[in-house]
Amino acid sequence: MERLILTHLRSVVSPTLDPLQFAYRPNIGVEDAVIYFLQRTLSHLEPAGSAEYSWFPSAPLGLSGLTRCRSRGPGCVAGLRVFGSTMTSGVPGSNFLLVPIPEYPLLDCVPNRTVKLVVLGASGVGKTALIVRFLTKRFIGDYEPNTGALYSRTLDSEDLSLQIQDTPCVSLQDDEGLYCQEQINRSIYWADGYVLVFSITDLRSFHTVQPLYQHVRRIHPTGNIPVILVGNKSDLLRARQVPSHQGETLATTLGGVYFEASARENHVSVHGAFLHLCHEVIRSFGSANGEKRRGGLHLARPKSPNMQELKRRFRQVLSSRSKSGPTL
Ligand SMILES: Nc1nc2c(ncn2[C@@H]2O[C@H](COP(=O)(O)OP(=O)(O)OP(=O)(O)O)[C@@H](O)[C@H]2O)c(=O)[nH]1
Repeated sequence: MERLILTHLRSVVSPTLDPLQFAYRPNIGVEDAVIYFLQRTLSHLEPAGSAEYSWFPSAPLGLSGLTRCRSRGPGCVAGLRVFGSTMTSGVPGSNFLLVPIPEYPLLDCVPNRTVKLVVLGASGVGKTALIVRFLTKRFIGDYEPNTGALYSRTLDSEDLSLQIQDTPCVSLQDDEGLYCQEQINRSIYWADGYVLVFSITDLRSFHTVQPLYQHVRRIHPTGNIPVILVGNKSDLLRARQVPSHQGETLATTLGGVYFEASARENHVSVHGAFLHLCHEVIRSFGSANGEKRRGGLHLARPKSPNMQELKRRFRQVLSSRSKSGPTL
């Protein structure tokens, strides 16, 4: 067991780190690393074909998540939907794009009219306030630091079904660059469009935007990324640290449009920003090809890997092994 676990940990951590320090590597959470080696170990123990797995694409990130999938169907190989290559023995090699199999019937979604947005930015810039303002037209002063709520709405006027993922904050760390929880990476992969938020009163939050966009780019290395840049808290003009023209210049660099908004005071600007991004996403559905969101393929929001289920399978396989004799 130790040999198996260490072998797999070594492949996960940087060579300069002790394998048991994998948790300190940016973008790889403890849970991901543990799930990874448990799954790999299980793949040695369980009889071939007895389990089905679904990978979130791991190429840009090292690894992003692994979950058991429920159904087989066209396009699935051992429960995996595989694009661009084949796989052997359930072990992914290089150049794969493996995506989670939808956990709800495709018919539930109207092709190309379901838009999934993720709102990203530094701490306290007003991500939650903007979403709540957009969806309810209200501003509520007190928000808990959020852990990532998903909001769903239909926009009848636009004939759209909308999902908006709020996210925990990202932060710039002096020596290690951007710190971004694994949960955020999954949301970035899942989304069709990106709302990058900073506060006009917080220069550091502005400096987070460019690395954040590069991070999104690493997860979606090809194709058009529908994005808007929102400079929030425009009601606090006296505390302004980021001039409008800098926001505009940065948005142009990212290939998006800049909106200055106040979740506190103005519904119209917030509404206009979100609606613009929805239209960009719909446009991208029509123009792009080959990527995950193209051609009406709908991805389920990635679920957290189920540790209980893994433990259950582990106990099951170990007890059947001990009954049948051979040990590791
Ligand atoms: N003056 C002003 N305050 C705002 C505005 N938007 C949000 N706030 C306040 O800023 C604080 C943070 O807002 P949140 O919406 O929680 O910010 P967040 O980005 O979701 O924060 P995290 O959950 O920490 O990532 C709250 O006290 C809000 O009331 C705005 O447009 N103007």
